[in-house]
Amino acid sequence: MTSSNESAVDIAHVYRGTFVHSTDHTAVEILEDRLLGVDTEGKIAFIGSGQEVDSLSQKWGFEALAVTQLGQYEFFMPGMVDTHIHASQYSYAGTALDLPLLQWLNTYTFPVEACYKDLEFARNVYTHVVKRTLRNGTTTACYFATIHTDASLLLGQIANDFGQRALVGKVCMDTNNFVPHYRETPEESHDETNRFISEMLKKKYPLVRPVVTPRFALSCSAALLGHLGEIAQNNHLHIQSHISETKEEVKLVKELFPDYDSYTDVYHKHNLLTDKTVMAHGCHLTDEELKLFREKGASVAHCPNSNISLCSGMLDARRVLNHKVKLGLGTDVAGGYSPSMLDAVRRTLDTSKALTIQDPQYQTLTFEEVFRLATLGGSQALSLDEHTGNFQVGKDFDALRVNAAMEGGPIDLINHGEGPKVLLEKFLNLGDDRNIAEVYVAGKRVVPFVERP
Ligand SMILES: Nc1nc2[nH]cnc2c(=O)[nH]1
Ligand SMILES: [Zn+2]
Repeated sequence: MTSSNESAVDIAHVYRGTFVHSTDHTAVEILEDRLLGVDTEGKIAFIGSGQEVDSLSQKWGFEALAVTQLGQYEFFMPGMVDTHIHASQYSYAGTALDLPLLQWLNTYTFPVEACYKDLEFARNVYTHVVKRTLRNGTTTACYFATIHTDASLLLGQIANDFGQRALVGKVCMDTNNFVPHYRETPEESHDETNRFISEMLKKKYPLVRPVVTPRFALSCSAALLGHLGEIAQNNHLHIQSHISETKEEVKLVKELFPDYDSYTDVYHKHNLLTDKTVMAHGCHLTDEELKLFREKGASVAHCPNSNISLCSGMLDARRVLNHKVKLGLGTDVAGGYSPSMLDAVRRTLDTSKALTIQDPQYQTLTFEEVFRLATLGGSQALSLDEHTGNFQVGKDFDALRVNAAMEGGPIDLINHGEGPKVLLEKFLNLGDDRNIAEVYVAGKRVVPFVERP
């Protein structure tokens, strides 16, 4: 759809209808009857009024007749950002939620993760998790893989092939007394991390990047943490790990690292707390630790399904926001049983309401705030908000085409005259993948899947 136009860019697609997104100032901004143009690079080129279709088509050089018009109960929202998900644990999602974290890791997680030596096993699970999350509206995922470099590279390739934006981490762990066949030597962990990063960067995937991934302080020697901090610093890379998920874990970290001020300080002193760091859980962080997060620009991935399923704790998300610490949502499959970010939205609201039940003065999160956490907040938590998170001109078009009234879908009734805000609320609380008609990442339609030979 290109022709001579005044602007330097060529427009590939134009959509007309309702757009719902978040900004720094407004948790839910509703843009009705807008025209949004996407250029051939997949970036949002313009957003204008639907009434101005003729002048905009002249200015940008597109055919007014080629505009895609959304239906009455449809809207576009930004793609959701899963800031913490273990792709490798998807094989047992929905089971094994009867033990507390550290026993759960030893009994279920480590034995399963050890299987990713087998690349065909890895290919099968990783293909399913990428497809399932995309279909459920996760346009950006921050993945943990396993300690296996080749299988982790395969996850990157699969995310790229299906067009998902992703950070992919080869897990690093040189301490594992309970399942000793699932650990690396410090040298292996260091060398394989370097190999993983260099091979991943060599691929030049447009949307998939490596992330330095110490599993958590209990799985890593101080020497390994130091090496990983150095690798991240030298290559300006993202970092992900877990922190203060359970009280037992916090206590053990204190015993294992007695010379540090706090759990956060352990990561900080090893150069692992940066503005490209995302730490999962953080249920039991102190105010001092949150201050350090804020100072360093590090973020928290709130994983409420997992926190409840493993009885780890309840993150006080309001306190994190009050500390102005960047906050996103994570499914934390398979500690969290659902791979859907819609579930993460609902469990975030449930947790906030449970805190209100305990203390009626507690300021419950609104669904609008949680919508922001699932989209713009997540992009900020991953320091990817220059590229994604909302509908701002210049950002990539990462979007879900939602049809709240999809035939055969889970939403039966929409009352006459209810506006887009109600459609959004119904979708967040009642909707599922049947309501997500299309998914776009960087302007490319990635759902429905195109059958490949
Ligand atoms: N929920 C969760 N917490 C962890 N802490 C260290 N590893 C893990 C993991 O795989 N899942
Ligand atoms: Zn996790």
